[in-house]
Amino acid sequence: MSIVYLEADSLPEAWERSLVMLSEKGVVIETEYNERSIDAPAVIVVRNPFSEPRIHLKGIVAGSLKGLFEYVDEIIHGIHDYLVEKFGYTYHERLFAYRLPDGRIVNQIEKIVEKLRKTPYTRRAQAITWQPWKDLETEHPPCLQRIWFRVIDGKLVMHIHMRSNDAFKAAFMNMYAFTELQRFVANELGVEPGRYIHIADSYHVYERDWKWFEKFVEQAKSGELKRFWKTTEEFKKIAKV
Ligand SMILES: O=c1ccn([C@H]2C[C@H](O)[C@@H](COP(=O)(O)O)O2)c(=O)[nH]1
Repeated sequence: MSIVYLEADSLPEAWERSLVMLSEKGVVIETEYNERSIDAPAVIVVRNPFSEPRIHLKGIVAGSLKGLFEYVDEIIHGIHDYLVEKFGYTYHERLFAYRLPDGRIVNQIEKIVEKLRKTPYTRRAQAITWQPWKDLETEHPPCLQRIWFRVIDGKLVMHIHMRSNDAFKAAFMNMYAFTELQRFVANELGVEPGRYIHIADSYHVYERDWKWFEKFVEQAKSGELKRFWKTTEEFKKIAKV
């Protein structure tokens, strides 16, 4: 079986190359949404997730470009936690306020910071999102499953595991926001963020996007998409933030 595996220096490079590789390695698999997908497992290593340019304009699939920063605020500061009742979860709620069936609440990120402060090389600094007593039944269970941290050579590395990831329409924003969480935890610890590893059991592109996907891959191969790689400063100007 073929898997998408790559090491890249920056986020836009990693995301772009992951799509090219998915087009080569992926196989056609049915989905639960009455359409097919191209799909493969993926392991994407980003050596310097904060190197600039850090943003790929083609990866921002929100109502507006500003949506990228709102998504970061959703994950780190919980600006959409009021929607948990309606939608079942937010990543912020599961990571920072994981609710047990008896009503107790665990701030997994706070515990992780305490653990890493004491023992930077621990293998136990992880947080989960899955709540089997409800996620096995709900309509929209979380895609991010687990995050794992460790301080290596004075830098905070982060591994994230997703059961399912829309490679074309969500993966870049996921990677961007998760690395912001990496930076947040690194700041709490007073260390620099190090490498980032993005692991997806199913990294896929839906049939409705195949036409764009094919064009994207062609342009990526010819280097044409590099003009969509933007530094954070350039992006802020374009997005009028
Ligand atoms: O943070 C997220 C949340 C959702 N999805 C995508 C992955 C799937 O395409 C879809 C969820 O569908 P299921 O895997 O639950 O069927 O949403 C992501 O890529 N990232």
